[in-house]
Amino acid sequence: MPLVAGVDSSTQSCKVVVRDAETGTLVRQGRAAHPDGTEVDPTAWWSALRTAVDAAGGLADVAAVSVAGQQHGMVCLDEAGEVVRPALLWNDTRSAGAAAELIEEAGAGEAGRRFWADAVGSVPVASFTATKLRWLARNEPANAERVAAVCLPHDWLTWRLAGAPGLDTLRTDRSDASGTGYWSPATGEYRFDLLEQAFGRRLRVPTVLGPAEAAGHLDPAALAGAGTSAAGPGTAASGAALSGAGGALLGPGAGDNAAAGFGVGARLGDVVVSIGTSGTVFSVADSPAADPSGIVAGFADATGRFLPLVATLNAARVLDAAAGLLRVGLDELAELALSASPGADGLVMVPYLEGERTPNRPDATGSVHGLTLRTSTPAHLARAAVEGMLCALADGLDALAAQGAVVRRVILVGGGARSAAVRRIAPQVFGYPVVVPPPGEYVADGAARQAAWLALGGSEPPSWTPAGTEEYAAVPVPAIRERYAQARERHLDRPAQG
Ligand SMILES: Nc1ncnc2c1ncn2[C@@H]1O[C@H](COP(=O)(O)OP(=O)(O)O)[C@@H](O)[C@H]1O
Ligand SMILES: O=C(CO)[C@@H](O)[C@H](O)COP(=O)(O)O
Repeated sequence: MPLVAGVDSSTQSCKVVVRDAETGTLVRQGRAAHPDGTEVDPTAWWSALRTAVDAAGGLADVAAVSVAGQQHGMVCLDEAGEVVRPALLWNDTRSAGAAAELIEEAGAGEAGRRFWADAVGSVPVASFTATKLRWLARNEPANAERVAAVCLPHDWLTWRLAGAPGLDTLRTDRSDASGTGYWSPATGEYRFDLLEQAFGRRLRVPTVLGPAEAAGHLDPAALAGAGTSAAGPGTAASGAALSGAGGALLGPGAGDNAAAGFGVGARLGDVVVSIGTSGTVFSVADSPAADPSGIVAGFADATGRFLPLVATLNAARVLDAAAGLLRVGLDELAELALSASPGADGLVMVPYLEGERTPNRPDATGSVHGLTLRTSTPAHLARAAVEGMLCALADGLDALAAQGAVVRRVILVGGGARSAAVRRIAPQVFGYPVVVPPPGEYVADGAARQAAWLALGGSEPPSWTPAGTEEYAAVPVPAIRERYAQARERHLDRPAQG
């Protein structure tokens, strides 16, 4: 049985799974932490990937590897293939002004937003790579001057696995290209004019591969630490991808949300809600989305189709923060939340702890409304944190449905789905039955399934079905969302130096 590997280089950690290509059976796995912060030196992701690969028993026996990763992050490389500055991540809001400028340049108000939605499927917010390039050009001209190529976290890791054989061999896939702001899911082509508008000049960008197209071969020396450190990225010394003489096939990879959708096998009528560092709500669609309100991003998926998606900046870490405030662990937080009644007797948490992207409020802070003597308890606060985070995602569910998504059930994934409170309260807030696959790494699994498709060949990917899903149903409680809708309009912005 051939083995394949999938990598999830996400915001908080790197996870590697090794699975049987034909059956999908998990053979071994590993993980390693990423540093905190909204700008990160990509070499930290490379170290974490190597540690996670080691923990997963290495890749010497796998036939193919694919890397999925956090979307949007700006990795800038110089002519020699060296990283120019730490990557600005999807949750870094410093380019919010640049996003507003880019929209304004395309037309006032609705016209500007409509232009971007039509051109690249999404209206830029600070998360999108194009806005980060504009920020770099305006704020760090010396760094900007050195940039020869721009790519995304998963593109860069795939390239390093290939031995970093030169900027012309950078590869990406449709799903991650669709989060840049300069590639159109509808036409499948780069919009170099928009890249140039954002940055002021043209840059080299990765070639966009189809769902089961190989990005080259794994350079065994890259993981052994010989080739890349001795020769350095961008040199010709370690060129397995070019020669085809290396180890396992490298898949095109994917953005982490597209990989999760592929990993759980989402079908028409399924909406996936992922509660990781980001909260995302998305479905698989046959045609591209173009929402001029900017709420739904019109991404591409990992199978050749499309992935309309709503993303929030505040998800699992809202629970981490609430647990920290209450000085309890995450399991105790869930118990506390479930011990309070639905609606927390009117206590509402608006969870804009990192500012927010949807709605677009990069400078907002979180708030708690409805404090009374009765609601001033740990249980009420725990419940309000879970409900507030879920209400923000439920708004995303509405937006997706308004764009034509069919919603029959919600598939809940991500670290936050491990919370018993999230699983049980979600159907009350969403108003749909919620299916929770067994705890697992669905982004890494999606990448592994892509690698299996590559290794086995054929026009369709192998069908791996997660066994043992649990279904949660509950009577919807609309009052939770009604009160949240009042509260979310009332928040303070960050103090000037916040
Ligand atoms: N039992 C749990 N209850 C609530 N949150 C959890 C639980 N287990 C993990 N998490 C949270 O999940 C998050 C990590 O989820 P993950 O999907 O791996 O994130 P990312 O992909 O963004 O790195 C962390 O913030 C962690 O606290
Ligand atoms: O910005 C988005 C989607 O547009 C985020 O979903 C990132 O892709 C980060 O994902 P996680 O690390 O939270 O899984």
